[in-house]
This record gives sequence, structure tokens and C-alpha cells, in this order.
Amino acid sequence: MPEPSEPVLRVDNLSVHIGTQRVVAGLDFTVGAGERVCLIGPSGSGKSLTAAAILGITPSTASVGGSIRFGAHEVAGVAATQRPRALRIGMVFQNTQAALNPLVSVGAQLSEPFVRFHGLSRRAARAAAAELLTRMRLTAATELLTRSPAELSGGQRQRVCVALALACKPSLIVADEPTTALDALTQAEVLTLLHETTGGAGKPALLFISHDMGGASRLCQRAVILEQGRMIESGPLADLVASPQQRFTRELVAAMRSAEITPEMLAATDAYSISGAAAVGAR
Ligand SMILES: Nc1ncnc2c1ncn2[C@@H]1O[C@H](COP(=O)(O)OP(=O)(O)OP(=O)(O)O)[C@@H](O)[C@H]1O
Repeated sequence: MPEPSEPVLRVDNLSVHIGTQRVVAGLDFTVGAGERVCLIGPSGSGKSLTAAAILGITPSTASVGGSIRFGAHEVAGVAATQRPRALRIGMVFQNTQAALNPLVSVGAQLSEPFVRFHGLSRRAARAAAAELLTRMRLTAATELLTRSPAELSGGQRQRVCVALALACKPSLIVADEPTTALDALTQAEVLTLLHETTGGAGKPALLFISHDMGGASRLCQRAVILEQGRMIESGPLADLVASPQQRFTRELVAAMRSAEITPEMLAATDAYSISGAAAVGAR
């Protein structure tokens, strides 16, 4: 576990090649302990391959160069399965059906990290899993544990995925477009959930990957803007929104403004999520 003063994640001069094609080049950024940072870029700009390189899950045709340090560990080019066990990074993806095994109950999947990483008995692990699902604002958590992920809605599955990412008590969660497949209201609820469960003392840092400036600025303090595999701009989100320097950043800000996402609306969404989600049942 890194010291609080040093970044959880330090990416230096990262490159990713697919065959001979360079799809990420010279990328530098850090994520501090308890910080929420977003990586924003258009489709094909290299966001997912950057996330995959950090997680150690790039396709076999990819080669990773440069440095990815997670605390004291250098992990660039090291597959997730070969990394030290103590090095825990939670992952949340867009495709929840692929992330969860439909043949194994939610309870069995969610109990596993409590047994494997925290040494709990099966019984205690199941109780911890139920408690975590309740924290995810899923009603009837004990009953949900008995279901297959295929018997859940997309929004419920994504909450289970966030729970699974948190269960190993990671110091960083990488969330690659976690809300893209969800309807607008469920997107807002999942963003609220990520906001509650990451960032700040005692909680994991977050690297949030998105093409949505509105969602990102609701969630994160800092942004790294990617275009064609290169960083074109970075800094505090408030500064980027107030004074975007690059054409693509200006377009993102304009798109955010045209969606009329105002601080008042975001506050209203928060209020809804806190008071109303349990009442209507989390989607
Ligand atoms: N397995 C692969 N084989 C070949 N090329 C790939 C592979 N994965 C990604 N690429 C290419 O690498 C580039 C970056 O892809 P990446 O998936 O990282 O983009 P992205 O910014 O995440 O896009 P999106 O927002 O659409 O998910 C693209 O040109 C893509 O076609």
C-alpha cells in the first residue's frame, strides 16, 4: 500500500502498440491517494487500452512500453495474473454481463474476495457480501445473493460490479465507461454510488474513463484529456471547464453545456439518490 503522500498510480511515458500501430504514446499522469481523476477522450483515442495496460489485461497482440507504478511496484507489461497479490486494483466495466459469471450466484461471486483476501469463513463472507450490497443501495440484498447475475437488471448488475471492485479493499478503482450502457437515471445513480464509495480518506482512489464531461465533472477533481493516444490537456476539472485550451476540450465543454447539466440539477440528482433510490428500488 503506498504512503498517503505518494501517488497510488504513476504513469510515465506510457505507450501501447497493437502490432506496429502505436495507439497510445507518451502518456504521463498520476492519481493521488483518495483522488478521483478522469481520462476523457473521443472514441478510439486509447482510453480503454490505457485502462487495460494499467490493469494488466491488454490483448495478446498489444505491447506496453514506459512505466506504470502502483505504489512501489512497477507493473508495465506485467499481466494481472502475474502481479503481486497485495497489489489490489478494483475494476468496473461497461459490459456487466461479461464481467459477471451467469452460472455462479451473485452471493458466491461476491463472497469470494472476502474469503480469499480477508480470510473470512464462508458464512461470514456471505454476511459481509449482503452488507456490501445494502451499502450499494440494493434492496433485498440477501435474496439478491441467491440469484444469477442474468436475473438482475443492468443497473443492479453494475452495483454488484462496484461491490465486487470494493470487496478486495483496493487503493484504486479503474472504472471504464461504467455508466455508458445504462439509462440516464440509472447512470446518475451509479455516479452517485461511485462518488460515495471512492475518494477521500480511507476510500479507494478512482480512475474514471469516459467521454462524458458532465458525468466526469460531477465525480472527479482532475481530468486528463486524450486525443489520438496522446494527452492534449490536463488539470483541475473546474479550470478545464472554465477555460478549455484545446479544440476537443472546448467541444466537450460545449456538449456538456448543451446538455444543460447545471450544478442545481446535479444537486437535485444527489438529493433524489439519497432519499428516493431505496423507495423506488434500485434499477
Ligand atoms: N484488440 C485490438 N486489436 C486491434 N486494434 C485495437 C484493439 N483494441 C483497440 N484497438 C485500436 O486501438 C485504438 C484505441 O482503442 P481504445 O479501445 O483504447 O479506444 P477508446 O478511446 O477506449 O474508444 P471507445 O470510447 O470507443 O471505447 C483504436 O484505434 C482501436 O481500433
